[in-house]
Amino acid sequence: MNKDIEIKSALEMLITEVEPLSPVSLNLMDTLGYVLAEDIFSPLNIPPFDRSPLDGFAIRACDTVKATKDEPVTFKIIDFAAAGKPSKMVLGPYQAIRIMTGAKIPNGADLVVPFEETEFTEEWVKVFKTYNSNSNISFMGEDIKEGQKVLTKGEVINPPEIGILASVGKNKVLVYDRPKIAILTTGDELVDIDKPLEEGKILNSNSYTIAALVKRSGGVPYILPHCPDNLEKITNEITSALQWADILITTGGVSVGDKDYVMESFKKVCDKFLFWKVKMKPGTPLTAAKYRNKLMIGLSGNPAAAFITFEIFVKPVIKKLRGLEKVYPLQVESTLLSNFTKVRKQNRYVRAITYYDGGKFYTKLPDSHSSGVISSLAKVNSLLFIPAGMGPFTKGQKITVELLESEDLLP
Ligand SMILES: Nc1nc2c(c(=O)[nH]1)N[C@H]1C(S)=C(S)[C@@H](COP(=O)(O)OP(=O)(O)OC[C@H]3O[C@@H](n4cnc5c(N)ncnc54)[C@H](O)[C@@H]3O)O[C@H]1N2
Ligand code: MOO
Ligand SMILES: [Mg+2]
Repeated sequence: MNKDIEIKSALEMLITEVEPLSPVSLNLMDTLGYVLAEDIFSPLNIPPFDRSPLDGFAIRACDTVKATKDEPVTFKIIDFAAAGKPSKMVLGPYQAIRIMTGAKIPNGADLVVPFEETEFTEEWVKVFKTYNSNSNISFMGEDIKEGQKVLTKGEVINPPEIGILASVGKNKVLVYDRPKIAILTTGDELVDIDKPLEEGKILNSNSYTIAALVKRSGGVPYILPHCPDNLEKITNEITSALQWADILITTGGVSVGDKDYVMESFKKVCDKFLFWKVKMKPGTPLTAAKYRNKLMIGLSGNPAAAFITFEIFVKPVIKKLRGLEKVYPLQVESTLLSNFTKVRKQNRYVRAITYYDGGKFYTKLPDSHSSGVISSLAKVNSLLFIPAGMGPFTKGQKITVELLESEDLLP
């Protein structure tokens, strides 16, 4: 059995076991946050015709050659062109068409003079200087050319991409499906948050933390009914969840306790057992196995260990399933604002609060890093990796932190 493995090996093992999910075709407005499974080419020019970027008068540049401040040239207004209502007239010498922003440039015109640079009545308009041909015209295809690639497979669809897709007339978009993540908490001591507590029991927080982490990672969380520490029940729940879920995540029951049944259950259900125990704190007893093309990942029951190991090991897997190519967090250099004196024999991931001020990142560490302590997870938005034996760290020191919510900033 793969036991006590390096962090990197565990991560590589998990990542190589999954592939992006099958593409699905969705209505444009349902695609927010999904990843494109197709390159998008524009079937049209944008703008589709030469148009005016201003409100003013369409004229011919050659007629303005003699115009000066003192001796303006006068044009006869022959028609009106508005956005969506093009003029059918062909512009002749010293004629003008009153034109609005977004309107098609009339035939014969090669210039738009904005209202502010003219004097006009309903019948005529005066122009006071010479203009170059093609001034103030947005040309057909100058934004997007017909056949041009506007978006690339693997890109996340955010509001700007929704707008681009709409501009090129994509009302159905091929995207990678979002992974369905089944979340199974285990433990006789756990009570759901709307039930009264009895002696020796605690409230189940992991279901909620993990579901929120899944959502933030772009997966769809399904919280399964909580399971007591019972091998058969856990095995049955896992077996049925793997019929429909893309990944199964458990918390608790993965260490060496008399009632820690999760690894045994994974072994019963899986086609391939991947590993148990990773060389890091917190979350050492992390375990993983595979059934068909689905991963089962068993996280420690300790709330902070479950949180941190989710971020390190599960989030990249979800991102790969979603079709993203960049699956690892953004790392930034930061200045430490706290002292961290403990030097440990194990690799550690330490919860951290990082902020950006005046062009630099700063990182504070909470007081407790115990894997059973949840209160010090408040405001945590980053992790500091401390390799085995490294430290102590002192205030003012430069460190590298992994940001947990920075997907859009990845280079
Ligand atoms: N003799 C040893 N004991 C332990 C070892 C070891 O190496 N030798 N490892 C310790 C480490 S490290 C960890 S991490 C924990 C892992 O424990 P499990 O994953 O088996 O989790 P449980 O025993 O079920 O629970 C641990 C802790 O977390 C609380 N918990 C569990 N589920 C939830 C939940 N859904 N919401 C909130 N809190 C939860 C649970 O009550 C326990 O207090 O094992 C050490 N032991
Ligand atoms: O590996 Mo455990 O999370 O320290 O308590
Ligand atoms: Mg245990």
